[in-house]
Amino acid sequence: MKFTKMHGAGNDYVYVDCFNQTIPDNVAELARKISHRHFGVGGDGLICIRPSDVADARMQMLNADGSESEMCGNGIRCVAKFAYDHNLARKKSMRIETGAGVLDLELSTGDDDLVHEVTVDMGAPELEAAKIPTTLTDSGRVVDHAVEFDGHQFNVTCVSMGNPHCVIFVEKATDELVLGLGPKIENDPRFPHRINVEFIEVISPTEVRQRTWERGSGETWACGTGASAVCVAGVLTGRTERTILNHLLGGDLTLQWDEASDHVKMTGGATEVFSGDWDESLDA
Ligand SMILES: N[C@@H](CCC[C@H](N)C(=O)O)C(=O)O
Repeated sequence: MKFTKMHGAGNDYVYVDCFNQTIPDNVAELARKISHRHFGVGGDGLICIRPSDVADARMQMLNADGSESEMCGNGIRCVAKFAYDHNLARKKSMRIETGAGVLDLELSTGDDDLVHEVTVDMGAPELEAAKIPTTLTDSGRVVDHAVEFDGHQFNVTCVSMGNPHCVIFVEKATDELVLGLGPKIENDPRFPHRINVEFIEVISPTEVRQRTWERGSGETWACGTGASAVCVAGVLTGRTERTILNHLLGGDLTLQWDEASDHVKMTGGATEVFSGDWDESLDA
């Protein structure tokens, strides 16, 4: 099976072209094995680029633990780059089907005619607690909601960008918070589908710094759906403006929550790192 390793802002996945090859049926097991950083290719998960009946391609996204997510913001930019550069869809305006619907993307190419930056229309955020889902409240939104996790008191804002996010604004996004509390919040029963957790330092009304604990993958160097949720949470809590620059561990993303359309737009890089062949029979 041919694969390509790509990253968006350091959020790295193993991508497989399912237009031109068949891959093993058990994609959850494949995701677990291929994502392993010591025994596999290594990555935050596996992304299958599949043909679609309704769009230019379909993204199937699996976390490193084999669980499937509805959406991946950094992944979808890389899928668009792969589709353009590898002639699956040679278009600078592209539509990609995800578990959260069909999204529109705009691709920017360099002098080399390779894609370097992609803007994704991430759609409208879902703020209704039951639809995120979270039981932190019986009805309505969870915005700057006081809650205790493991004996620590926080104010949290929950947003779905197709997948669930819990945004927590903090003075300093320390290892203790991200690595210590991240997994506890991910698996807290008040998030029935588990949750992605974003720890955010506000630098100014237009600039933030993000660290992420991802559902199913642990700490990642970036999370595009998370960055979009942060943009929304910043506006809802009065901390930031509608357009922000978000510094993640592996790079920067620009986010804009448009008032008229209610849609969030995200712009960032997409990078191909290397390609190879994965031979299941070599697996010990
Ligand atoms: N890194 C991604 C999100 C990947 C899925 C997430 N871990 C989940 O389970 O929802 C992004 O860039 O959005």
